[in-house]
Amino acid sequence: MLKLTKYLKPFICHIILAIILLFAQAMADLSLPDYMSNIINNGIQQNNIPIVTRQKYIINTGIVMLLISLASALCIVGVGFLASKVAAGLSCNLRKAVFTKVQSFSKSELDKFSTASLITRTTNDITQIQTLVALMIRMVFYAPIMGVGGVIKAIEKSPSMSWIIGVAVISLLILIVAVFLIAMPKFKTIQNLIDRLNLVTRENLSGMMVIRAFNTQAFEEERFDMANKNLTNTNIFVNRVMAFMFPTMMLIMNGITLLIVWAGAKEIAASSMQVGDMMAFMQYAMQIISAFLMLSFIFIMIPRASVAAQRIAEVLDTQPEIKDPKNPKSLDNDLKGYIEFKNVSFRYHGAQKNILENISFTALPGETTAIIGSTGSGKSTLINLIPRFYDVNEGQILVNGVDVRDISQSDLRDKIGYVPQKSSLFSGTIESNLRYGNENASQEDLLEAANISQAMEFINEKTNAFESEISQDGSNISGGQKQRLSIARALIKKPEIFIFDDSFSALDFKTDAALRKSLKEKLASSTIILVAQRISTVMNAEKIIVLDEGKVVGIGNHKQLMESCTTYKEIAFSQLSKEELS
Ligand SMILES: Nc1ncnc2c1ncn2[C@@H]1O[C@H](COP(=O)(O)OP(=O)(O)OP(=O)(O)O)[C@@H](O)[C@H]1O
Repeated sequence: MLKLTKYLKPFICHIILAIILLFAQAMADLSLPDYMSNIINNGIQQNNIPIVTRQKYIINTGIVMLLISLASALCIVGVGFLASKVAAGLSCNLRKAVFTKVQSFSKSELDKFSTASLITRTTNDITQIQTLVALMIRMVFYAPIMGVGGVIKAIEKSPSMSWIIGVAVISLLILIVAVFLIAMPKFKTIQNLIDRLNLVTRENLSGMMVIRAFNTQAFEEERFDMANKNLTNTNIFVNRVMAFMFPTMMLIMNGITLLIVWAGAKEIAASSMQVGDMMAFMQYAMQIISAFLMLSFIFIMIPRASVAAQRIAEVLDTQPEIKDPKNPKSLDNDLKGYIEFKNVSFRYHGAQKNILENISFTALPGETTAIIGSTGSGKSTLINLIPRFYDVNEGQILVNGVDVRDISQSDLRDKIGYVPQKSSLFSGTIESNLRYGNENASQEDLLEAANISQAMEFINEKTNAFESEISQDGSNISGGQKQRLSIARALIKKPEIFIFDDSFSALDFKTDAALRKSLKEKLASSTIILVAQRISTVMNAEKIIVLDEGKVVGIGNHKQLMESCTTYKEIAFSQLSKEELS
């Protein structure tokens, strides 16, 4: 938790002001029992003084007490405002820091923390810290002042009864330590169970159609029930411990009051104490116990918030695997769009064997380099290495003759128009999604990109054309339409290199052919790398790379591979007839 204290720095003035107000409040509260004692001792019990003088004394002291209470109340309000501001500001800054950090994560780190867990950390965990900080500012300074001040004042009033304070403090300490030991381990479990519940909920919502199609609602309900019940049971356990704690504290409080009355009555009878002093002693004892109650409340909150803080610090401390070099090289040279793989091998984090083995090839500007191979042969992995979504384990990838690890990530990615295998659109309009590629694109650019990607026809069919709404993740348009918009978005960027990861798979054959034809015409000088499963999509590429279990088993054009590469021939004959292939 201490690691996160640096995020409190901007609020240091607010915290100092809150401490001053808290100090004033504690002093005011500590002075009240004295006044009350004076009212009883000097106002009520002094029968030898005239009644009018005593009434005046009681009223005057009462007014002073009222003013002190008012000042204390104002301090409470001020501290409340300050505490809310600091806690809300801190959580805002933490959310920003976590979000920014997650933005810098490579795919490996995103794979390590699940999406559900990252969401819980950004929301629920930060809220835990916000609650604790607000509570701490209100109580953490006030309670010790009250506790220590109360003890001093109580001993001042009656040193002979101070053992009662000792009994109260020891009983409360035993209770707090016991609760702490029982409840602490459960807090970590609770955060993990919230993660689990989030994960199940997310999967259920995003996979709703699959669940319905497979009639697995009952199974999913059971899975959700299980996650829900586990969380509920752990919460119930923790709440039961708390439910036991507060009545026990009340019991201790009432027991202490009885002890004070019992011991005080004896002292009053022996004339060694005045009634007012006993009443003041009782109030100080209650103030000490309240201070302990406040501290125990914080101690209950701390374990839970410290688990949350650890989880946030874990995200903030994670160093992204993919980093920018200290002295990035420039990509702007004569070799525009030149890509070279030099003996590249790659394996995923924690995997035993390489997914890609000793890959070497070049992709040239003005040419289409297609990658084909069976499912799981490593095609997507291979192209994900170019924009540095992952780094190679061995070998080198050169873009414009420079190793991609020597270039800043933003410079590198500026040169690349990437169309992922699973199209992903953002909520907004068609235009806002296309402008994601280049916010300053002209209307002509938008039209040209939509034309090349064969998206113009369906955009025109929409009532609001480019202004038509796109729902979250493009759920209100078809898979093929999503792919075409993703392609248009990459085209608007006008980069030197285009990477299409199986981006034509949801298109019908006619659209696929038309799209490739216009890409060829309009992107004559760009480097195009495309992954495809269909032989018809790759047939006309200048270079085709055939992958099999992460190894290159053939490189050449369609004609050459039909003569020399068995794997390519098998793929080709499984999809097209001899006539179509010739
Ligand atoms: N994030 C990951 N972590 C670990 N292994 C992975 C990861 N992504 C892919 N793999 C594994 O790497 C191998 C290659 O996957 P890749 O997605 O590159 O294949 P592909 O040829 O593109 O397949 P497809 O044509 O089905 O998309 C597969 O065995 C896959 O299980």
